Amino acid sequence: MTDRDHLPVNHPPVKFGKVGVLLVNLGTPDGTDYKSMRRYLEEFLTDKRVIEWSPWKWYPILYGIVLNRRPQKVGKAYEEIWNHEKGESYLRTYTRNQAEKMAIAMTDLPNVRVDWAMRYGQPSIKSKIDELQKDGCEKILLFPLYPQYAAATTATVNDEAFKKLLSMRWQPALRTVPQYADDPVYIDALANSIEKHIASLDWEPELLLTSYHGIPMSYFEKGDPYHCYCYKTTRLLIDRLGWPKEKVMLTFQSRFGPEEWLNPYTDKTVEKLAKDGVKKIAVINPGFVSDCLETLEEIAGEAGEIFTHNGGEKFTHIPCLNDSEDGMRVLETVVRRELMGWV
Ligand SMILES: C=CC1=C(C)c2cc3[nH]c(cc4nc(cc5[nH]c(cc1n2)c(C)c5CCC(=O)O)C(CCC(=O)O)=C4C)c(C)c3C=C
Ligand SMILES: [Fe+2]
Ligand SMILES: [Fe+2]
Repeated sequence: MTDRDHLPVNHPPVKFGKVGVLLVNLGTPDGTDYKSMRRYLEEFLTDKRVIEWSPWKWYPILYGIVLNRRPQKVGKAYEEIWNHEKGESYLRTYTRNQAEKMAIAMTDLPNVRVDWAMRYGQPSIKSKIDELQKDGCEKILLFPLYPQYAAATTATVNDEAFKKLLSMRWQPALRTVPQYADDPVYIDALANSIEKHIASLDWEPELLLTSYHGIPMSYFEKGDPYHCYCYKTTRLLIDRLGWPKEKVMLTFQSRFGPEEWLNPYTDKTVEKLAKDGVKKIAVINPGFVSDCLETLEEIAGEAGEIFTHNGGEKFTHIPCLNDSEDGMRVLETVVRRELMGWV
C-alpha cells in the first residue's frame, strides 16, 4: 500500500515532499500604455497598506484625478527605462533572473523549487502558491524582496500570501523571510559594489548619498520601523567602508501626494548640495534589490539632472545589486538560513 492507494477516485492528484521558495518584488505594469499603467496603479494604490487614508477620502481623488492623469505621465517615464529587448520592465527581468540563478545555485537541495511573483500585476502571489503546491510543495518560504521592513512593502506581500491561504483546504506551511537590513553579507555586498563602482570612475565623489524610498511621516509616527532599519543599514555601511561619516548622507525619495514624507528628501538635498558648491556625488539605493523606475528614472535620470542644472559637475548612480554575483550571494545566504529545519 502506498500513500496514495486510499484516495477516492475523484480526488485531485496529491504530490508532496518539496519546499518552495517564492521571491516577491513590488510589481510592474505589463506595458507602458495607458490601460496597462492604469490597471497596475489601480491595484497598487487601492492597497490599504500603501495608502492608509479612508476609502471615503481617497477613492474620489484616486478615481477622479490620479488614475486619469498618472498612467500617462508614469507610462512615459517607464518608456524611458523599459527593457525593450525583452518587452518588459527591468524589475521583472531582474526578479526572474534572480529566481533562475537561485534555482541553479540550490541544486544541492533537490527538494527545493524556486519561483518568483509580483505583489501587483503578474505573475501573482496567489497563482504561484497554487503552482508550487501542485508541484508538491508542502512548505513555502515567502521572501519579500525588501531588506528594510515596511508595512507598505513587506507586510502587504505577507498579507497577500496569507489571504490566499484563507481560501485553501490544504494549506502549505508558510514561513516569511524577515528583514535583513543589518546582515553582514548584505552590507558587504553594498560596500563591494560602491568600491568597485568608484574604482571604475576617473573621478572621486566628494559625497555618497544613500537614498531610500520614502514613506509618509504619519506611518513612521504610528510605529513603522522602516526609518530605523534604513539608518541601521547606512550606519553599518559607513563602518564597513571605513569612511568618515560626514562623507555619507541618508535621504528619502519618491514622495507621493501632499503629506509630509520621511526627510531629508533626495531631490531637495541634491539641489542644495549643488547650490552649496559640492561638485561630485554618487548615489546608491540600498533599499532596492533591483533597479526599477525609482532608481533608473528618478535617481540616475532626474536626480542627476537636478544636480548638474544647479552647478554640480559629476554625478553617478551606483546600480542595485540586481542579479550580480554579490547580489545573488545575499539572496542565497538569507534563503539558506531561513530554510533551516526544512531541508
Ligand atoms: C503612498 C504611496 C507609496 C508608498 C507608501 C510607497 C512605499 C514604498 N515603495 C517601495 C518600492 C517601490 N515603489 C515603486 C513605485 C511606486 N511607488 C508608489 C507609491 C508608494 N510607494 C507609486 C505610485 C509607484 C509607481 C510609480 C509612480 O506612480 O510613481 C517601485 C518601482 C516599481 C517599478 O515597476 O519599477 C518600487 C520598487 C518601497 C521600498 C516603499 C516603502 C518602503
Ligand atoms: Fe513605492
Ligand atoms: Fe518615483
